Amino acid sequence: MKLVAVDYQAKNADKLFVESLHQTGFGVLKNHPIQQSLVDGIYKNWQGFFDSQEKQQYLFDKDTQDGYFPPSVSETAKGHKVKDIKEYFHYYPWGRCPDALRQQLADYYLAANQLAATLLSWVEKHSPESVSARYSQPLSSMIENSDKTLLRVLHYPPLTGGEEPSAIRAAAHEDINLLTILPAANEPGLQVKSKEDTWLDVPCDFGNLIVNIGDMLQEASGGYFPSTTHRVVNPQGADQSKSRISLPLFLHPRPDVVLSERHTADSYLTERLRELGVI
Ligand SMILES: O=C(O)CCC(=O)C(=O)O
Ligand SMILES: [Fe+2]
Repeated sequence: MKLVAVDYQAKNADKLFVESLHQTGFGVLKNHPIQQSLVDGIYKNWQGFFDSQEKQQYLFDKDTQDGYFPPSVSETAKGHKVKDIKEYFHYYPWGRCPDALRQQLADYYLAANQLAATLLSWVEKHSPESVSARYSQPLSSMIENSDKTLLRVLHYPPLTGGEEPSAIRAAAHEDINLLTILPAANEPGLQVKSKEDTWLDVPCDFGNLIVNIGDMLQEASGGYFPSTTHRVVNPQGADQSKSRISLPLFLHPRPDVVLSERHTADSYLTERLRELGVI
């Protein structure tokens, strides 16, 4: 499996991109509309947030899931025993956020959400009829007025050598949501599992924006769009002393949306968060 970038501006971008999502659960977009200066600014300002003790004032709320998740509660990926080496902040427009950082995140949230909505409309347009027939409503209406779409500012601290021997920055997992939009992080480390069961390094330059299918779209499409397994590996050598920051946007439907005979978005999310140990 090769990761081929699709040109967002190309005439047939929608078709090529959805083909990639179907084949691999994964898509790479070049010439995408996300602004590098905005993302770089967020990385810089949030490094400051994670380096300060101010973060302790924003400890996450178990019921609403907004705020700061310290390394001590950070997720244990499904099927794993050891916690990931990471801390993160969950931003929702209705949620808590330091005043000085809010506008920038709000701007990015809006831009990434618009892109996600466009990409979801591409998925809808190019879903075969037998797959569309499974959708309880058009994909685009599943996200209408959703307040569950989540922007995660994710910080992987420098390694100290005191980590649990088998712990990695993010153990192999699949995302829970419909689609994930992931601009390049400030350091490499992201890998995606290929169909052949090997790990591929994901390009880490701003020109390539990563999109992957989450379990909710896999569930709603009866597996036509597979959610991809991915992970973040630990840096080696001198890079161990570097932090890594990334900024996934997880596109979520409204909680009432029926995904399949088994699940609404709400029942599915609750089951998954319990497995992750964060509720
Ligand atoms: O940090 C990354 O590059 C990926 C993060 C991720 O996969 C996640 O938070 O679900
Ligand atoms: Fe992920």
